[in-house]
Order: sequence, then C-alpha cells, then structure tokens
Amino acid sequence: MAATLALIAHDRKKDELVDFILQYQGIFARYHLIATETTAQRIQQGTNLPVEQMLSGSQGGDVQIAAQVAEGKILAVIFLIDPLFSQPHEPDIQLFQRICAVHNVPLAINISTAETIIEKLRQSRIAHLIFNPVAGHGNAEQELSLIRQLLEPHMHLRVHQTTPNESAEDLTKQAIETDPDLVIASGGDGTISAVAGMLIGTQIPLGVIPRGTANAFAVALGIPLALTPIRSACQVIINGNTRVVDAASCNQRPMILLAGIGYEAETIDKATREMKEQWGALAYLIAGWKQLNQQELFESEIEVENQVYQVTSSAAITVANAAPPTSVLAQGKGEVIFDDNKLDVTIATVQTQEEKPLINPRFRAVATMINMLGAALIKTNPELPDVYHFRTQRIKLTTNPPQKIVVDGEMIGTTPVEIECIPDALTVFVPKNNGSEKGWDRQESLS
Ligand SMILES: O=C(CO)COP(=O)(O)O
Repeated sequence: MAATLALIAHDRKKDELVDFILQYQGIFARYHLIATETTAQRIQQGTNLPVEQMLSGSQGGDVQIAAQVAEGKILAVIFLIDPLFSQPHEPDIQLFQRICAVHNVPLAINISTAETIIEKLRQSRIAHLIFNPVAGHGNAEQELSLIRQLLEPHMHLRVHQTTPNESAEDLTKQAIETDPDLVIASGGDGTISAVAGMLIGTQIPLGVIPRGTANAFAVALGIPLALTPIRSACQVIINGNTRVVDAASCNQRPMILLAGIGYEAETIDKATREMKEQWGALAYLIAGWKQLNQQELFESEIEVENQVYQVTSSAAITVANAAPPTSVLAQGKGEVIFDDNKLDVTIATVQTQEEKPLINPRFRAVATMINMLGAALIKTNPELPDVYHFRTQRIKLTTNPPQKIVVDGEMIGTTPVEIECIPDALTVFVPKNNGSEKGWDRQESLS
C-alpha cells in the first residue's frame, strides 16, 4: 500500500486545508505528501511540511495526480472543492473524481470526510524501507517489487533507496523523524547494521530483509534463508513478533554483530567484491584459507572490569554481541547470546608453557583456528586449550603491532579499540519460535 497522500484545494478553500493540516500535523508528517502547485506552496509556508509540488490545477496538476491514483501510488486524497465557484478546468476535476471512484481510493471533498480519513490513518502502520539497490548479486528492481507486493497489503510502505549521496544512516535518521511504526532494512550486513545503529534506543522495531553475501544478522536472528529469503523475511515482519536484543558501540560507532581483530579483519579485507560476486559467502572461506598462511601473531593488552591482562601470542580476537554459527571465531564457547547484556570475547592464542615448547607458536595458533572451525561445525563446546572465552559488558584492547578491526563486515581502522555492550538497545522482528516477546496488533490498512 502506497504511503503518499494527495492534497488539493481550490483558492477559497486553501486556508481551511492549511488549518486542517496544522491540526493533524503529526499524522501528515508520517506520509509523503504531494499537492498541486499553489496548494503545495501554501502548505509549505503554513506548516513547514515537505510537499512534492505538481503543476497547478488549471495547468494539468489534477490530471498528473489522477495518473498517480490510477497507478496505485496514492493512499488517499483530500481535495477541498469549492462548490460555489466554477473552475475553468472543470473536466479535469471530474476526471479526478472518476479515477478515484474507479480505483477505490478514498477521496475527501470537505473537512468532515477528511476527518474520517485522518481517523483511519491514525490507526494504520507506517513502515519505512531502507533499501540498498547495490547489495548482493540479485536483480534489485525485481527484489524491491517482490518486497512491495508482499508487504504493501499489510502496511503503508515508504521506500527509500540508498545512493552514493544518501547513506542508509541518513535515510534512517530522516525516517525516525517522522515517527514510523517500524523501519525495515534491506541489503547486506553493512546496510542492516547502519540502519540498526541509528535505531538504537528509539524503540522503533527493526525488520530485516537480507540480500547480501553473508547475511550474518539475519542468520543470528534465526530468519530462515534457505530457499526464499525475501519471502521468509517479509513473513517474519508481517507476523509481527518482536524481541529485544542488545547492541554495542565500538570506538563510538554502533556495532550490532561483532568486531574482529586480527585474523577475521584480515580475512574480510581480503574478500574482494569480485570474489564475493563470483563465490558468494564462500569468498570469506577462500580468503580465510589464504589468511591462515599469512596471519602474524600479535601481543595484546586487554582491560576488562578494571583489570588489565597481557596476552602474548594472539592470532584472532573476536568481540561479539551476536553472531551466527558460521562466524567461527566468535564461537569460543559454542554460542553467542544476543540478549544477555554482555559481549562474548573469544581469543585464539598460543600458550608457550613448558609442556608445549617444541611446537611452533604460529602453527599452534593456526591449528587452534582449524579446530574451532571443526568445533563450530559439529556444534560442540570446543574446550580448546588455546582459546579463551569470557563475557563482559565492556572491553578495551591494545595490540602490538596494531591490528585491523572489522565491525559488522566493515573495516573501521586499527587498534586500540574500546567496545561496550548497550543492553536491550534494539527491538527486532524475529520468527515466532525465536524467544519472541510480544505480538503486534495495530490495525493494518486504510481501505
Ligand atoms: O485548481 C486546483 C484544483 O482543481 C488547485 O490548483 P492549485 O493548487 O495550483 O491552486
């Protein structure tokens, strides 16, 4: 269902329309507004709401809007007609009314009927979809049209596509300002993390439609991705079950999944876009094997709960808020808990005690990682002597030499790094059997 309202008023009705919009400004602000030229100017002056401006009514503006009604792009129309004054473009006005009747689009021609439209709008859900058209390797146009087809019967959907000039963060910020009922992120983990980061602390529920390479966030939430990921993800949103989960901040920027320091960061850095296009998620595995041969060990100083620990020969440190089972290096103890108000820290390292003096430390670190791969695959507790795992609310980490850091799939620089869990920061839509807390029963549609 489209989330655009059309507003038109004849000259002697324009003041009435502006007053009406001022009265219900909060509701109008949630929608995309279009209006004929002079009406649009008057609304903008009188209310400060953004309005898309069409031609003036006498120049064909009514016909332009009627065309959008016919194309299913308009949710409802408020057209305050002057019944005591004949217009030179009377045929256009008649055409407008006929098109609304044909397509069963609500049309209010006076304030009383406008009130009933507003009452209906008050009860409807508004979703903002932040859609990254260059995510993954599917056909973005077809994917967007499928999402619309699946979601629009259940909510008013406003679609915002990311561009090089308008990031997912910018678009989410604008969406939040209109007080939506939910925000949906569709793209790779980078897009989803960016949207989720902006929603921290807002209590606006987040829907996830994964279209990326690894889709770690969706996997961690338990969204079934096997055959029809877009359909499954939309169904999860329509079902309306939500769960409150933690987020984190990493060097002042939001983190939803995990930060990898050392091995994981190098791996992600090596998985080029070309590799991802050719191999999909396998690209990370291929890059990972390459990195196994090259990973240098590093020293680290870890500050946790006012204690400082020195670790001599680390290969990989992973600090996870949430991680899917495939994120091997986060699985020190077999499972990362999304809503325990803690970060899961896993350190793959090398012990150089007396009983293991003959083993080349670098090979042992590599062996540790290979063991973890196996352990994660068979889903047992690894019990590895070279793997440290603990849970903490906050961690500060310095390494020598400095190591690359990857946060939610994006390289963000090098150590030192400070990561803190933000408890209960996000409300997300999850499948019904996934620790869901509450259903969602706002009224579905306008007409
Ligand atoms: O004439 C109109 C509708 O028929 C309205 O046009 P304006 O908003 O440009 O005045």
